[in-house]
Amino acid sequence: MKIVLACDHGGYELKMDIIAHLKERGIEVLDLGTNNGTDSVDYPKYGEAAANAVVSGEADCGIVVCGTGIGISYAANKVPGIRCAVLTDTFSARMTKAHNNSNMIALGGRVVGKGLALDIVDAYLDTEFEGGRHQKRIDLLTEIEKKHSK
Ligand SMILES: O=C(CO)[C@H](O)[C@H](O)[C@H](O)COP(=O)(O)O
Repeated sequence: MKIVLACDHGGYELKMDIIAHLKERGIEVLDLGTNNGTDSVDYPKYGEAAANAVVSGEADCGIVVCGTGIGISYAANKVPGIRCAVLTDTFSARMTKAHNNSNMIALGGRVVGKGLALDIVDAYLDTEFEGGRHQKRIDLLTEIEKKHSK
């Protein structure tokens, strides 16, 4: 499995904690920046870059981090085919894979601490999509996407 990560300055520290954790788990990581927490950068381009890596198949899924997780999730979700959930708890982390088959998650470096964030990442990665009735609902989401991308 290969996971793409990206962040803005507000998410840099947490992104590096997540990368270290993923490497400990033996997971291959693609880090698309930003590369420090001091220079102010714009989250949309980092969210889009990570999303591109997921939809192209370069990465299996993505984790993006900004101050709140919100702005960078918006950017990722603008890319057709992306389902990116902002997460602050482990129940939602499991559900967003089991029911929504999210292919990206977003975290807030100014919202969740390292311990909770790593639990959220593990809960997301260790849960399987359940399919069935949930696939039908994802297909409906894809239809909305197609309808509005003309
Ligand atoms: O949280 C964010 C977007 O949802 C980003 O981290 C932004 O950078 C944040 O909104 C503004 O942060 P700044 O450090 O004051 O530029």
